[in-house]
Amino acid sequence: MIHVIGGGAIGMLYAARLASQNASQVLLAVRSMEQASYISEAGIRIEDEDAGSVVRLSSVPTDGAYIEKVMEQPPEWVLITVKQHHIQDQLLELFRKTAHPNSNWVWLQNGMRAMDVIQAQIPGMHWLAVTTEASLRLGIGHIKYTGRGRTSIGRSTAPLELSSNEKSRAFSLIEKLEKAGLRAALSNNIIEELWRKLTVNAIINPLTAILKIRNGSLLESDDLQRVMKQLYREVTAVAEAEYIHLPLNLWDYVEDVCKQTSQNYSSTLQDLMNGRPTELDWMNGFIIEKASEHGIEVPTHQMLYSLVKGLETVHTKPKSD
Ligand SMILES: NC(=O)C1=CN([C@@H]2O[C@H](COP(=O)(O)OP(=O)(O)OC[C@H]3O[C@@H](n4cnc5c(N)ncnc54)[C@H](OP(=O)(O)O)[C@@H]3O)[C@@H](O)[C@H]2O)C=CC1
Ligand SMILES: CC(C)(CO)C(=O)C(=O)O
Repeated sequence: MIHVIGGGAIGMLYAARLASQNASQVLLAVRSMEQASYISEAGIRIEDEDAGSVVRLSSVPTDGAYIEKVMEQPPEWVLITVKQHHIQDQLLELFRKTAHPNSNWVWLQNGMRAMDVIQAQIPGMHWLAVTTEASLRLGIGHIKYTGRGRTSIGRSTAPLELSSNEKSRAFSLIEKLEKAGLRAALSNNIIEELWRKLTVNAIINPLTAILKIRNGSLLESDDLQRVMKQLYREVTAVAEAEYIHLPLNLWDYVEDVCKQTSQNYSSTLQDLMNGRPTELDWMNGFIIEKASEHGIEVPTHQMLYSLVKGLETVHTKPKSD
């Protein structure tokens, strides 16, 4: 049994894809009763490049109803697809209550946080994932699959060699994802992959959010490229201090992502435009925290972080008039 926690863009994509292979083995746990009832009755509609389809599956809210489902049949896999700021006491308490020693927890967020405390509190095996899949939520049971990507899964203890038990567990999920049409692979160094994605996000996301431009526009100006390169130098210095070996051509990858997602509005810009909190605390905020531990100056990250957090406050502030 696979449980997907969070009925957003990514959660609905994984749940619907997996359910298209074996609906009886997938449960989507969402925040509201309204969304759970809608999906259980009408399914999830996915708009693809050229067609649309509806996938039927079960959904419950993450409350007593979810706990009952876990009691009936504990899941082998729990894919956590909520945003970073959703991972807080209430949800962690639910995970503690429903945890089973044989469960596998897959954390699928963009950005970084120290996972040790969370993992120590929740029995089972914990996995980290990095995904380049792209999905947009159009309604409570409706998504657009905006870009085919790949999901890397690895143990947070990597780069230590995985045991044969760990490998066979990982391959059982990878096989299910691949059968469902989602490309997936086992990573022997997921922390390094997370730092690569972090580097991309910590450059593209704050700049596009402040300037209110699409990702591709970052490459149209030499001035913006200079700021991007400064952000790059700062983040790679922090990675080095953390003994993270980033590829030498990572700058090319940052440019590639700008090109490949040239028409996208970054998730941070979308969050601001919709008056939602951003994930910047776990992107540039994480880099600033690590830099400070090593006594490294990251003034450009600090400036952009403050500007985005300022915009976040202004955009999410309740209006009095
Ligand atoms: N979308 C994308 O293309 C990509 C996203 N990611 C990362 O994946 C993660 C998820 O992103 P995305 O799907 O876009 O985000 P969304 O905001 O679309 O989805 C998050 C979902 O989590 C739900 N949620 C929050 N708290 C709870 C709770 N206690 N119980 C149940 N559900 C809850 C929210 O419910 P509600 O709607 O009720 O608030 C929301 O539906 C993020 O870290 C993002 O950075 C990574 C790569 C690509
Ligand atoms: C890769 C990128 C920058 C695509 O928009 C992204 O991950 C995001 O917007 O959060």
